[in-house]
Amino acid sequence: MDRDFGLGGLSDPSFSIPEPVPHPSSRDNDYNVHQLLEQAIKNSGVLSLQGNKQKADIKDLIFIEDIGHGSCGTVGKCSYKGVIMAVKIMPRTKNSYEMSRILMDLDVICLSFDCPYIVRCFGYFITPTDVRVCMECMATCLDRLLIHIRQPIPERIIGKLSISIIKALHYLKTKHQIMHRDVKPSNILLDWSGVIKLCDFGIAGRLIESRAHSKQAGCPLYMGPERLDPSNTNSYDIRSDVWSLGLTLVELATGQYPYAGSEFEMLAKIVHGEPPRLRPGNFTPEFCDLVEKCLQREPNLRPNYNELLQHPFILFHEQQETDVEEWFADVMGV
Ligand SMILES: Nc1ncnc2c1ncn2[C@@H]1O[C@H](COP(=O)(O)OP(=O)(O)OP(=O)(O)O)[C@@H](O)[C@H]1O
Repeated sequence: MDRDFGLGGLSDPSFSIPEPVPHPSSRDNDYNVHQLLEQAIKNSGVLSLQGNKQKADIKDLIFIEDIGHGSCGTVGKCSYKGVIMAVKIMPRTKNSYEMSRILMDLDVICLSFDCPYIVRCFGYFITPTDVRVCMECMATCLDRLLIHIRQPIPERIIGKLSISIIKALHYLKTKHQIMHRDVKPSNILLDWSGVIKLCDFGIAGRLIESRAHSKQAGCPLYMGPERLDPSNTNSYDIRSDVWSLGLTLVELATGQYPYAGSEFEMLAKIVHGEPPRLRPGNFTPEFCDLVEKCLQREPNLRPNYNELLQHPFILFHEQQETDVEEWFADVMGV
């Protein structure tokens, strides 16, 4: 796959690296990470703002406030010459697994500059100590939103949200042969105009013949049973992300994560128990059906993205003029 790191065209288009082998030795992995870092450094310090690519000075990035913390770093609201952005700061590390997560996140967000359903990247800085990714600043992620509003998200809003997330995942699969592998409410962002986008690609996986082969970590509570079952040594495909999407939709529609108990108990229920369902009386049959199809224990029975995009729930909500912006302002009390 061509590595861009250049927001659509800054880097040498002839540059490409070989597909990583499924089980690289750690020396090979260190070598790949080093090569990727060298390539990324070439486009460090260039921001693409209002259609113009410009050399930027990191000193002009003014910190405003903290947004949040993740396992790879922290996100802060910053201003660059008056443009507000969310800057994700990830410390550089000698650990090649951690570093490959940082580079994967950077790579996917740069590659996806032409997808309206993926959070936009303005550019990045690689300093001797950290990597700073400058992104459009969204209002909140969906797990925080649920905590804030203390009520489920209405089905008509979930309809619009589902369309954006399925299109984002479909784009990654068809355009870049990538699966996300960490679909969950905290990786879905909403802005004040009601636009919904996918973010956080640190553990995204490259697909080889449509399948992912490495066992990268993700959030186990949203993983499909096939990824959790230790007896399953097979590779898996985008249908694992379809499970995570189904679980995410149940959580948004009911206001709570569908499994209870200790983490061990919840994981055991995912692997061995009946998958969650929406209660028919509370939701339309189309929504219940979509969730049921996503949450099939057998991955091959789950729909792919083309099938999801043709599902009656999705087709219906594509026709609707739902004002997500108004709903969001309303629940946030602004
Ligand atoms: N572009 C953005 N605009 C606004 N908030 C953002 C943006 N990107 C990330 N955030 C928020 O910053 C916080 C930290 O995000 P980050 O992606 O580092 O970690 P996470 O997804 O919460 O956790 P983990 O990486 O461990 O899964 C989250 O609350 C996330 O919603």
